[in-house]
Amino acid sequence: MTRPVPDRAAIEAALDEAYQAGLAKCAHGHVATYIPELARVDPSLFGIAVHTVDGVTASIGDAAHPFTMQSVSKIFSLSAVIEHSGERVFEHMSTEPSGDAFFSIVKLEEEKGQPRNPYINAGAILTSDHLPGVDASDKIAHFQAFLGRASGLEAAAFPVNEAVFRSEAETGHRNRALAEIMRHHKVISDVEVAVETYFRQCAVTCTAEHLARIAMFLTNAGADPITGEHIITPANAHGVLALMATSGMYDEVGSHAIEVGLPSKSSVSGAVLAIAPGRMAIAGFGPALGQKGNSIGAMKALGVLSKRLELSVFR
Ligand SMILES: NC(=O)CC[C@H](N)C(=O)O
Repeated sequence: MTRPVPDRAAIEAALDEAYQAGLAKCAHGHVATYIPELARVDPSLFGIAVHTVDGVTASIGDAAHPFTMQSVSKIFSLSAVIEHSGERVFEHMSTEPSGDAFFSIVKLEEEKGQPRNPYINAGAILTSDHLPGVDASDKIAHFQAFLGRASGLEAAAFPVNEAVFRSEAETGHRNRALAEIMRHHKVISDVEVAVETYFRQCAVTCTAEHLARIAMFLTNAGADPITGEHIITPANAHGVLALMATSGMYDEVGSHAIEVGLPSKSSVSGAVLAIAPGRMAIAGFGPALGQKGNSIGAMKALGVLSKRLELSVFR
């Protein structure tokens, strides 16, 4: 049975309730500090943006506040890579949940440099390395062009925050270690290119409103429902979403599935993007994180929205 797309009045009422519930949670979280520049972000920021397949947009709170994409970028780099070169990136990567923290090195070592999935750091570094281009600046230009095409905005709307890039480049020793293990197993060829691309991709700036707009192609089998433009194939969109459902929230993926029931992707900068196929994209942003590194405000708000608007894919 196809379910109707909620109208503006229903969305706005639900957003109001979700915002209040999410905001109350933010006080219990902490901003990420392991990337020094992220430690400077205001933990009380909180906003939500919704974009429906009918073109209805609604937002509340700090939905136009810029933040760096961090791990939410991983779904778009994967989309760009598989659209450009098909399944090649999966020759040395599986599609299973890791059950470990996003930065963990343990399974990568045990599994001979083959990342578990493209949404943990190891898999995302490998995916960034597969972006077309000879160096990091070519690869990032391709990534930004993809965001521009998906969102209908200029690629220039998604600049790299150089301070955040440098901060992570100077302190991201564990990510370098992941890349070195993959280099040892000949899964990537150039550690510097791979990690610079990955750090720059994570430092690309957007807002919750932009994020919901960019992700519209994932609500509609790979085509932008607003313009009709082909962004990625239906099979590729299916894969990106399936991996979000199984690995998008790290080791909180199970409780998030129960609470929210939507394929989602989080980031340490506080974004959580959720896709209700055929209906809408929802982007929450709240840099106060819970123990597993996911935004506690955004997760709570998504739970309220999902219940109020009956969005869960498991219903
Ligand atoms: N979960 C995240 O958002 C992690 C991204 C961050 N750039 C890192 O590699 O650690």
